[in-house]
Amino acid sequence: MTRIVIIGGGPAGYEAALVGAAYGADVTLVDSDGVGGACVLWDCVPSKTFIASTGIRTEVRRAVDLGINLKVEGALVSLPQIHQRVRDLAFAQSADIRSRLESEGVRLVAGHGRFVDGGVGAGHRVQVTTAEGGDDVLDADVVLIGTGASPRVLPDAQPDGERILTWRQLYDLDALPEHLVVVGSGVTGAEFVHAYTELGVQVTMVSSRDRVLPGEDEDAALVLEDALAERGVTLVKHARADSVDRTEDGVVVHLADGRTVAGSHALMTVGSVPNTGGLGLEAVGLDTDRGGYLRVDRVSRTAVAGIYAAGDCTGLLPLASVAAMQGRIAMYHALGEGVSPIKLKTVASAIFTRPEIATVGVSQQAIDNGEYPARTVMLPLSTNPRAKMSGLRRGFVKIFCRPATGVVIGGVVVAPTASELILPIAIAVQNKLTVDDLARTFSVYPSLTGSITEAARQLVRHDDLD
Ligand SMILES: Cc1cc2nc3c(=O)[nH]c(=O)nc-3n(C[C@H](O)[C@H](O)[C@H](O)COP(=O)(O)OP(=O)(O)OC[C@H]3O[C@@H](n4cnc5c(N)ncnc54)[C@H](O)[C@@H]3O)c2cc1C
Ligand SMILES: NC(=O)c1ccc[n+]([C@@H]2O[C@H](COP(=O)([O-])OP(=O)(O)OC[C@H]3O[C@@H](n4cnc5c(N)ncnc54)[C@H](O)[C@@H]3O)[C@@H](O)[C@H]2O)c1
Repeated sequence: MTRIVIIGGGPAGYEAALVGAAYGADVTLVDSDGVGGACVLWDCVPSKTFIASTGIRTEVRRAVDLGINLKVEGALVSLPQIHQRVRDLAFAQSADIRSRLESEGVRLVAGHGRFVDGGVGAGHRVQVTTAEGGDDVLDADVVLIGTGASPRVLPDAQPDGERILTWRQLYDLDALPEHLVVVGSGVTGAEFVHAYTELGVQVTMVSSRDRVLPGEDEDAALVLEDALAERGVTLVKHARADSVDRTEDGVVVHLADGRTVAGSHALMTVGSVPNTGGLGLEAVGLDTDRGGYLRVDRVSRTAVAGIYAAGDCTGLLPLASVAAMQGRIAMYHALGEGVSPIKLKTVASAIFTRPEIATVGVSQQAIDNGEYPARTVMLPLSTNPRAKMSGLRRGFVKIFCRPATGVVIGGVVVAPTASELILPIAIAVQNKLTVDDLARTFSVYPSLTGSITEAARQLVRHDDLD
């Protein structure tokens, strides 16, 4: 029986463990902080749960426009209750994953894993140190590293859990900040700017670039920027934070160009660093790259035989869905099952702001740069009957297809439920469907998905003119 040791219990680790167990391997999962990983306990699940609460205020804010006399000022925020809900849900999900793993026969070990010398033959040895200081050594034929990443800390902006915060410390606040300065305008920053604004907090966003979400679809980012500006968010552009100081009753963010931004609290969302230190990689001759990431191929192999890596510690694409897929692929490969290498061009992802921004496949930027020949269409939701009925003023659907064949290669949806609406485009991209296939699919009338089939029809009509 193949002995598999997995270090890290996030989506990469626990999904891999389930595959390993399903294929009859002897699987041990080692995790230092809790099954489900940072994804479930600190990052993805808590932030989305928090945003679910703030979304209620979003709906109330829109009620008056739809003839319901609810005032957002009357929708008071019970922060301790929101935070407790976040914690309860995260722990409950962690417990669900734990019992699923146990019922599938995975052995769970709580502790910190690291490689030590002395694997037998082609095998490896992992030493586990428990919180109490006990040690155990596990022999393995295959090891998967899925240790994730942690918030990046600027040397002169040390989080104190009170005023200078990482996103993992937010749920310990007793009261809402009066004025939150969010440093970093990536996905994490944008989601929290959105959430706190919806809770009625004054928010200033410090962006090192000329816009929010520099890595995302520009049209989508501009829609979000407009929506945030309307809700009173101040965006400080071309602003790189050097340091953050505590003052008597708040914080001051010092920018590299000499400007300062004052607030009551600072939330640092300046990226993450991989958890690859302290793993004993030298014992197995494994190196990391300059950023500390483990380099893997498309079936999650590292440079050392029998050692695989998956998820945020590889820096491939830091998403829970990608981590899980990398983990599963690693196990299929290690156990000699048929496996398809990971394809990042079909990954769907969403940013949980209001409106949400969801993307899949090839980006508009890659098309504009000439990397992919494509025909594109962008259809504003303002023409969609369902959007009008719901009082939606913003949003659009974009579809990109191959010029000659009409095969769908990407798309973007900006809408309140874009994370759900992206699926038909993702199915088209994954299965190489054409715009004609999409156009001939019945969508419900009236529905926002009607804009997806309509956008496809516009590309088909263009086909006739070629
Ligand atoms: C604020 C935020 C929101 C996000 N929202 C989303 C989202 O909506 N959708 C999405 O797809 N992605 C989201 N992500 C990204 C997602 O959380 C990560 O891609 C995902 O957590 C990666 O999973 P992982 O298994 O690689 O690692 P993790 O989830 O980080 O789990 C790794 C685990 O390994 C443990 N560990 C580390 N070192 C050791 C060791 N030596 N021994 C034992 N255990 C160890 C860690 O403590 C942790 O428990 C978000 C990220 C952030 C920061
Ligand atoms: N909804 C989701 O799926 C979701 C949510 C959050 C994060 N994530 C994943 O996590 C990844 C990382 O996102 P992130 O936003 O945490 O990190 P990021 O690295 O994408 O963004 C950090 C931003 O901070 C800026 N920055 C860095 N140093 C700075 C400084 N000193 N001053 C001002 N700005 C500075 C960077 O230029 C960058 O724009 C995402 O790409 C995504 O894959 C996903």
